[in-house]
Amino acid sequence: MAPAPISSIKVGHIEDVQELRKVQPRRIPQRYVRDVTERPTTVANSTSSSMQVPLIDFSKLINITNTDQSQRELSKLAAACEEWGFFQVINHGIDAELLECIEKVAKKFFLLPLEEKQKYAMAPGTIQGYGHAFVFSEDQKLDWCNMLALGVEPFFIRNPKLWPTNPAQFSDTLDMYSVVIRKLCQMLLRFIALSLGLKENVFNEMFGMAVQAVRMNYYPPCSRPDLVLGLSPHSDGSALTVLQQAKGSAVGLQILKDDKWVPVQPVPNALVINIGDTIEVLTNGKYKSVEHRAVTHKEKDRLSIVTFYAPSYEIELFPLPELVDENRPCMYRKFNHGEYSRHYINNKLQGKKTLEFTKIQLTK
Ligand SMILES: O=C(O)CCC(=O)C(=O)O
Ligand SMILES: [Fe+2]
Repeated sequence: MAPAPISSIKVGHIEDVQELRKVQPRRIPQRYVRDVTERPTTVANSTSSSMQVPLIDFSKLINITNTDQSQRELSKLAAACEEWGFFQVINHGIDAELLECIEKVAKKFFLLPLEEKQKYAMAPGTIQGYGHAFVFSEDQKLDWCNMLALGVEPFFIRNPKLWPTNPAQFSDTLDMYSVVIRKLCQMLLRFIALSLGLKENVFNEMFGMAVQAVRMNYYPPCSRPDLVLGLSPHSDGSALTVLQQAKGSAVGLQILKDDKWVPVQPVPNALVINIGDTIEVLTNGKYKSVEHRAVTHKEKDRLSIVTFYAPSYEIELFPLPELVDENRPCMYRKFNHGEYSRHYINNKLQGKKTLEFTKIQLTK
């Protein structure tokens, strides 16, 4: 999603986690070892497996011939967005074969020799290509993850040189996948509007030149999952995020709920949806972008394919007037979305810190 690269950033030498795993499977370089407070299994970071992210049945939402049922599902959607900021969507109508294809090409890409993948290397300070995004200094802790991130839409954010030609079907598959995920996002936004009691087209204008980017995250196994993080805690800068957990992957995504990390158990063919920072702002904090992270596994690898769907860069964002009143004063100042995107990519992932950019400090 990077509109402009930043120069003069020194990130030092970054060891590739897949290569490390091959050559010295037990070694964890210091740059990957988290400070004690950040480690995934300490008491302060404890997990709760008893809670489950809500499931939303998309086929019920869109079935307007059964109004009772669709209204019930809409209420479930409202509760999921308000209480969780996350849900898994089932019966979304996307061809299971296409979901499988994108997983296949992504996995094939990550399993290529390093030299091959480095043809698409991410330049320091940018977030497209193969490598480590959000790294700004030599002493910053690194995520146990390899990423391939690509801008998809609008066309001017694409960097064709970074779209892999190996495997050969990669680009076509990603294009097909992106089209259907975009449609899903557009429909979800309509239902999100309805779930707030707003007109279904309330978001339309903001997403005229919607920004769509894809990040594929590959987490190799790690001999010390207790010391590292697959992906640092963060909220997404998008409006909506669609996350596909590849079949056969380890459980790895965790979301912060009531101060506990809740693992998101993969459901076959479901897609994980989360509210991004933009929807938090537009809904004046009613629907929250929730902090999440990824952890690693001792023996199993993990692949996730993540689509970020965001408003047009030129749009000015601020809470919808319908969601501001005396009881719920305006919590976010007006800002330009392109400016926010730049702010997001120029900072390391750090919980919900990036959203402070727009937060109004309310005094009582
Ligand atoms: O791999 C995951 O499950 C988390 C990915 C994620 O949060 C992201 O790419 O923003
Ligand atoms: Fe995320």
